[in-house]
Amino acid sequence: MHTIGIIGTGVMGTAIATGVHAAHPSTGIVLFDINRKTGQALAEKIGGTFAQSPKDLIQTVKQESGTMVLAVKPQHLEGLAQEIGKDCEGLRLISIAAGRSIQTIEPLFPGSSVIRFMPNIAAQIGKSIVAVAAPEGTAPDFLEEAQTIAKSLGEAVLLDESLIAAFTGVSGSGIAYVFSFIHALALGGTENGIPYPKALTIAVETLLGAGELVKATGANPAELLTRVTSAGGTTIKGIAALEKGAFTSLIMDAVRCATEKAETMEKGKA
Ligand SMILES: NC(=O)C1=CN([C@@H]2O[C@H](COP(=O)(O)OP(=O)(O)OC[C@H]3O[C@@H](n4cnc5c(N)ncnc54)[C@H](OP(=O)(O)O)[C@@H]3O)[C@@H](O)[C@H]2O)C=CC1
Ligand SMILES: O=C(O)[C@@H]1CCC=N1
Repeated sequence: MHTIGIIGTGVMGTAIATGVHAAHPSTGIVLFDINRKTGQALAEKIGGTFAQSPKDLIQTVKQESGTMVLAVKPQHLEGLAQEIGKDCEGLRLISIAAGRSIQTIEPLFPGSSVIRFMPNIAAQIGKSIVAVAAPEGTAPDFLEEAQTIAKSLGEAVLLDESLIAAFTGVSGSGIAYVFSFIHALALGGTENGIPYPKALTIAVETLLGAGELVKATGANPAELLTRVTSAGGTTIKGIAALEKGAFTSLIMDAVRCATEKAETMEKGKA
């Protein structure tokens, strides 16, 4: 794989750098972040290079025919583009910004080719599903390289860009709802006498077991639910309590709200 430059070494930039390094140790990684200390520390940790400036990073990436990942917050993309946009002609860019379409990003970095990723925070341990959206006409070798990068963070799924907002609702943001659920399950255990740390372990293992079972069997989760639920038994009491609180529609609402926010951002209204 060609050299990868990453601008922004916060939560996701760090996850991408460490994921790529773990999967492809010989790939050159060059980093830049306005917080030099943390960026430099990360570069040292993964045996990468910390660039003196974004322009230096671009020069290295161009020399190595590489790809540059934009891993700054969406609201910082315009400022970054003012600084380096004109230097990006011919560059292959991957943007992970929520709520910023390829149509918005490309003119900020004229002459570049842009692919969008939507990962989630499990990229930190190489367990993220990553949506990859590329416009028609993207060079096949760029798309291939982008998918290789995405796979080093977990799994890659090619998606039409129009569905990236929904993917954000289900996965990029959705993983946070799963954290809420794990915490809530553990609190439920604690309320019923299991100390929180032990209840948390139990909740996590239960969740992992559920996910693995769905994945391994390919069974519909609704079918698995009915297999757990004995007539007149314990589970149906819990399910009834969940639905009294409108659990299913609440989760659907959460996905819809995050999706709508991403769409609003894409329209430049947030
Ligand atoms: N966090 C998540 O779970 C996910 C995030 N994303 C997307 O990933 C992107 C990054 O998010 P996240 O990692 O959480 O954000 P972070 O704030 O953790 O990281 C961004 C980093 O970029 C730095 N930065 C800001 N401006 C510049 C600049 N001009 N040049 C270089 N570095 C700069 C920031 O510094 P400072 O902090 O000082 O501003 C910070 O260190 C966002 O676009 C977000 O939408 C996508 C999926 C999941
Ligand atoms: O909350 C956010 O905007 C970012 C994008 C997806 C996850 N975190």
